[in-house]
Amino acid sequence: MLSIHTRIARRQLLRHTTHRLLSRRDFTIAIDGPAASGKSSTARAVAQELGFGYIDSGSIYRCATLLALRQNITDMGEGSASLADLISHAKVDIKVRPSTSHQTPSLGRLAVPEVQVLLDGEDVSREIRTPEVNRLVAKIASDSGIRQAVLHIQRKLAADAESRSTTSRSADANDMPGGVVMDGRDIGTTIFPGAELKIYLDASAMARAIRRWDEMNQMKDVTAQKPAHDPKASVAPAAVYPSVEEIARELETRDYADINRENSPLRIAPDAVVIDNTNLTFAQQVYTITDLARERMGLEPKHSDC
Ligand SMILES: Nc1ncnc2c1ncn2[C@@H]1O[C@H](COP(=O)(O)OP(=O)(O)O)[C@@H](O)[C@H]1O
Ligand SMILES: Nc1ccn([C@@H]2O[C@H](COP(=O)(O)OP(=O)(O)O)[C@@H](O)[C@H]2O)c(=O)n1
Repeated sequence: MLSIHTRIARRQLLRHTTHRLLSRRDFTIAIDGPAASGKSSTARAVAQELGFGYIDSGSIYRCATLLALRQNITDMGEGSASLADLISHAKVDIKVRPSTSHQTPSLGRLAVPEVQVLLDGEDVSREIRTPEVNRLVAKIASDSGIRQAVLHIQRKLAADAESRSTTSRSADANDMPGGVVMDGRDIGTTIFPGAELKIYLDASAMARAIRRWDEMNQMKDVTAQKPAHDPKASVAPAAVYPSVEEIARELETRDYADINRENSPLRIAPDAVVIDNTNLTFAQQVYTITDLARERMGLEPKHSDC
């Protein structure tokens, strides 16, 4: 005969387990849009706010491009199969470091987690954002073999991130499902067509070019501030940093290639919510998305006043 305490404890355990199983529903947020429209910074902040995992799908295409540059594969006719083979055997890791401080002053009161991209264990976070990679990445990403290889990496990273977000959830967040936020070009249309929330983020071409220019200049300042004994401290020559006009041209060329390619072009999914953030603050765009997500999860919105 079980004591009353044991029975109560068992009932509580059963209720807790049932609740956890029910709350293990996965919630996927897809954020697509043109270059420098704010996808990755927004996705990272949204993921942090909701306690979800985050995947930057562009960084996987950038890793494939870095491999292509290192192996001198620039002809997607002949090199396609060997590059697809290289990327599918490589280990791509996207590590998110939660942030409590404001790393980007222009983003105001919201903290944006830092992301580290590892390619076979090597930190390539900076190397995948060089002008050389920017120039080649859309060509590499237009190849169907490469896209197929990247798709497997994306889905695996998403499954890992989702399960981490569910198991690391604190007790008071038990009413929230686990989830993942992924940003890119075809997340809502091809990778996760069943995503619970799809966002198409856009901004004017000039706003995007100026933001990217600011970002590059901030990076230049950070590099310049590094102590002299740091082997990575060497400041790149000024010529490496393009003007706003050059950045605008590069973004336009890349967007044109992404919109007009045959495989998984950049499109607005019919069920996506379009957000033009040209005149929005960063907090406004993040809270619009987290409130939409909360609503669809059956929870109270938190920031309807901002
Ligand atoms: N609403 C906004 N106002 C001002 N700057 C923004 C806003 N949203 C994003 N940014 C900044 O724009 C730059 C490009 O954003 P990012 O997230 O890298 O874009 P994407 O991932 O689409 O290329 C970043 O420096 C980011 O901090
Ligand atoms: N889901 C995705 C993500 C990126 N890409 C490709 O990868 C490139 C780099 O993506 P990114 O998201 O890092 O680019 P930014 O918007 O950050 O400049 C894009 O221009 C696309 O060519 C893609 O084809 N599909």
